[in-house]
Amino acid sequence: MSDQTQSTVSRRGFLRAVGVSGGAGAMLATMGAMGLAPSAAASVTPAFRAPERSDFTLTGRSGASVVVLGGGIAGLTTAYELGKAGYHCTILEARHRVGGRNLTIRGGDVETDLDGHTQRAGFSDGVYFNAGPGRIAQWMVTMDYCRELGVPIEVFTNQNADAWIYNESAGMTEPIRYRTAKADVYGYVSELLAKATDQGALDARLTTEDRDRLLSFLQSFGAIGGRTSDWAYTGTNRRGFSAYPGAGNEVGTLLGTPPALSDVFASNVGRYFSFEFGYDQAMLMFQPVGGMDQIPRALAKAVGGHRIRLNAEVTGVTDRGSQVEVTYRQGGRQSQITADYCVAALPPHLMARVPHNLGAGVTAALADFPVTAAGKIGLEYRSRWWETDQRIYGGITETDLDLSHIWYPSYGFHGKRGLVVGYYNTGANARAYSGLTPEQRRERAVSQGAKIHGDKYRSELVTSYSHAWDRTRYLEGAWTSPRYGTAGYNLLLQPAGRVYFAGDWLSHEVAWQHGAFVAARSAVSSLHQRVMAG
Ligand SMILES: Cc1cc2nc3c(=O)[nH]c(=O)nc-3n(C[C@H](O)[C@H](O)[C@H](O)COP(=O)(O)OP(=O)(O)OC[C@H]3O[C@@H](n4cnc5c(N)ncnc54)[C@H](O)[C@@H]3O)c2cc1C
Ligand SMILES: NCCCCC(=O)C(=O)O
Repeated sequence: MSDQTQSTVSRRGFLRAVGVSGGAGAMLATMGAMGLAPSAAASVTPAFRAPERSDFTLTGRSGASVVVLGGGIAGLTTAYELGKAGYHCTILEARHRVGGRNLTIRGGDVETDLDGHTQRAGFSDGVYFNAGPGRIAQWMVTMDYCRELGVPIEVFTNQNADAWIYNESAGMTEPIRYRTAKADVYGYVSELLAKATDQGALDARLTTEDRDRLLSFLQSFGAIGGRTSDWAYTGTNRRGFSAYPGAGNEVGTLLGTPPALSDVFASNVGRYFSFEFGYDQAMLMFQPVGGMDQIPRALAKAVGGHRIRLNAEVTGVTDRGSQVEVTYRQGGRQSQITADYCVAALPPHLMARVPHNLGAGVTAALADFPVTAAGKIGLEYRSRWWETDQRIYGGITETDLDLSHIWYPSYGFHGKRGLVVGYYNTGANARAYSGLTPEQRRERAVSQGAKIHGDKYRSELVTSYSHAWDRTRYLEGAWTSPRYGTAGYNLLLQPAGRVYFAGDWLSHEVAWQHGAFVAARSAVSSLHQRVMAG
């Protein structure tokens, strides 16, 4: 599809109301930074706090024994940090590998879901699929653990001006590039605000100086004309080109004129602009080189393989007063382990089902974490057509289709093959896919994605693997929504006798490994303090 086509696309049949909150949000944020709010005039420079390392060490050593339930990030971190302080830890992990939701799929990996669908990933050497976590923000302690554990990292492209936006429900038949959508939305919002400002509509809010500064800001933010042209947005090269500038006298061909203001708003292309403003999603973002599971792998190595029992499903927890007894099933046999303390780092809704003697209040609290579904599919292609044909090097295409997001790889640029995440969806959209067979999921994802990418989306496809988190044994969901501040949530922040709890669900960063790391740090700190106090 040519970019020229896109400029006319958004003129056609757009049905929806405006979705400009992102563009307006960016503008208002910038206005704030300019000190446009009268009350902020004296404090335009935000307080600067130097970025901190966040290394963690327990002070003092102990030889106490601890059984850790679950070998996800929280369980591994618990054993790692306690191990550094001399504790003897044993991890019981029900799955055949550590990492829990941190799951990277490579060629040869086999997974069977709760519906009995078995998939053997057929990915080529060097191609991997992060079925769970894919990105890390710079401030997260996940970065500190990567450094401490020697896990190399690289930039994860979370936003790309050349990726697409596709809103089918707004009548789009062709996608539009982010850069074009932003130019038009920011341009028209700036025009409207400049006109209103210049006509005095904001006089009660703005001083004369404020007004002039705001108008000057809007001119550059939206690339709009000045007062003599009534602040009009008419489009500039920010929209992109259908033929980029070249040598000599080749000035390039601009991507047409912008659609009418009303059509731009009706296209709802601003719907997702605010994503990149999120404190947890703003660039730069990072990923471990070679797959997200480099993190649990490194943790497991540091803990020591002999301390980790795989295929060991915890079936009971009993606090005996001076010790904790844990029963588990491994290789068809029931076994038991006794330790001084226990840290339970299972998903709360699953821990709620494990028989224990910790009290009905604990069970009720554990069962009170609503669970979200999420799913992803990895599509391996024999060529990197999104780079060569569509000039997209990483980043995310946003859609209102049930596939939600399409991710392009942030590694292996210009390589022979590559893997596109063909859907990453949550809630009802995720459940719509998880109820299908893997073949049906692929067909649905490909037929939807081809609307944006054309024939190669199907013809270049080599193999796929899809993961439905709500249908994954020992996880049964992607993440939870804790009821912060309730008695139940607070109860689980405390030990139940000799049993402590950990997991991202006991943090304010649910659905981030950061949450699992800090919750584990909190549990081991509390346990260690008790041990040291004797
Ligand atoms: C689709 C998706 C996308 C995500 N994206 C990101 C992202 O981009 N960046 C990011 O940082 N985070 C992301 N996350 C969140 C991140 O994966 C989690 O926050 C983190 O991995 C949680 O770790 P945990 O140890 O708390 O829990 P889990 O990983 O759930 O670990 C629990 C462990 O308990 C085991 N278990 C369960 N039952 C038993 C039993 N009976 N006996 C023994 N073991 C048992 C499980 O097998 C599992 O290993 C994402 C998650 C998902 C699902
Ligand atoms: N707030 C939702 C977070 C979703 C999971 C996640 O951490 C991610 O996809 O970045």
